[in-house]
Amino acid sequence: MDYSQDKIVLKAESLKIHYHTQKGYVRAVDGIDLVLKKGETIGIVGESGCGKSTFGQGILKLLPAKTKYEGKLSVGKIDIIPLNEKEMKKVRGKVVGMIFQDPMTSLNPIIKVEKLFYETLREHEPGISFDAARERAARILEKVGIEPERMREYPFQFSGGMRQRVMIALALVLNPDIVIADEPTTSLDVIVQAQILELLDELRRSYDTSVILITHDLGVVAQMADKIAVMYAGQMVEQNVKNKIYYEPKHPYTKLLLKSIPNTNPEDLQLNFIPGSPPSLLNVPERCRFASRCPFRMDICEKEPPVFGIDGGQVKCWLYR
Ligand SMILES: Nc1ncnc2c1ncn2[C@@H]1O[C@H](COP(=O)(O)OP(=O)(O)OP(=O)(O)O)[C@@H](O)[C@H]1O
Repeated sequence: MDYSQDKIVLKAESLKIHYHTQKGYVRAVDGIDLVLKKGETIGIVGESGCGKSTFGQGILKLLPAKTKYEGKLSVGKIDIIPLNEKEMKKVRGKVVGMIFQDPMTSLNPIIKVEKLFYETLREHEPGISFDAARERAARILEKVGIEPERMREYPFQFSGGMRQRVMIALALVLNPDIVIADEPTTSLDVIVQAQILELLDELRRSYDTSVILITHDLGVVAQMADKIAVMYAGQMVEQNVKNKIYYEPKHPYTKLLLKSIPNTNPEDLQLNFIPGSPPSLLNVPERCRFASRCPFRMDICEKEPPVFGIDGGQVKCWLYR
């Protein structure tokens, strides 16, 4: 694909993704702007239910049929929103790969690993032979640290960390431009988690792939992301390079989110949490969505803040008008 235009691989402009329900539309993604460049990793963070997974799965249109998309979403030069299911199949895997949280449910446990690769490759290269697919699988499995002979086994015969390695290999076998990793290490223990993130980062560098890393765990993004986008109630409230977010957070929500990381210092074993809860996405207020929980709330917060550019990043907060 030609990325001559600033090497931008993904661009979301005023993107909205609303679920259709009997009670009305759930505004899970509600007007987000985001730019991802070639080879870059962006971490999408925020509390449970803020719309992170909807954004990730929405890029591949893996959401229920009646889901409403508005705004613009482009992957390279492909305009995603107007595409139908048949056209999306050409994007999935080949242009954008996906790594899910739990490989046990997303990898069919009763299909041998070699066949999983064959089926994935055949989707985009219909004429490929089983032997050629095995050859390709062997090469990528070696890269993720799995002996190629093991491709004769079934996913249930692998440990959790090994299954996640198989999933990474499957996501990369077609050499996509972007990989979306949605909570890729949540089900793993801390040591295996660190190994998997290191592997993902190494492969990202060698293939020059861009990564969208979705997680509620700020430790995970600290290890791997270049940029961080903080989501709250369906919107991006702050975006910047990693160090700016960690050391000079601007949005009150980002500040509180960083404070809520469990502290391992025995002298300060107090679990911080953010009082209150986000608004229902079925019925969102016109004002700033964080206002009811915000320690810096002002009168003007009754109006929805625009996004302000500051310190190389973007902040959706009236404090920076
Ligand atoms: N199929 C669906 N129909 C209606 N609402 C949905 C559907 N899937 C998710 N939602 C709602 O959309 C909102 C965003 O959910 P989403 O799973 O994207 O958030 P998240 O930040 O990824 O959370 P988590 O970290 O818990 O996975 C939530 O309010 C959720 O209840």
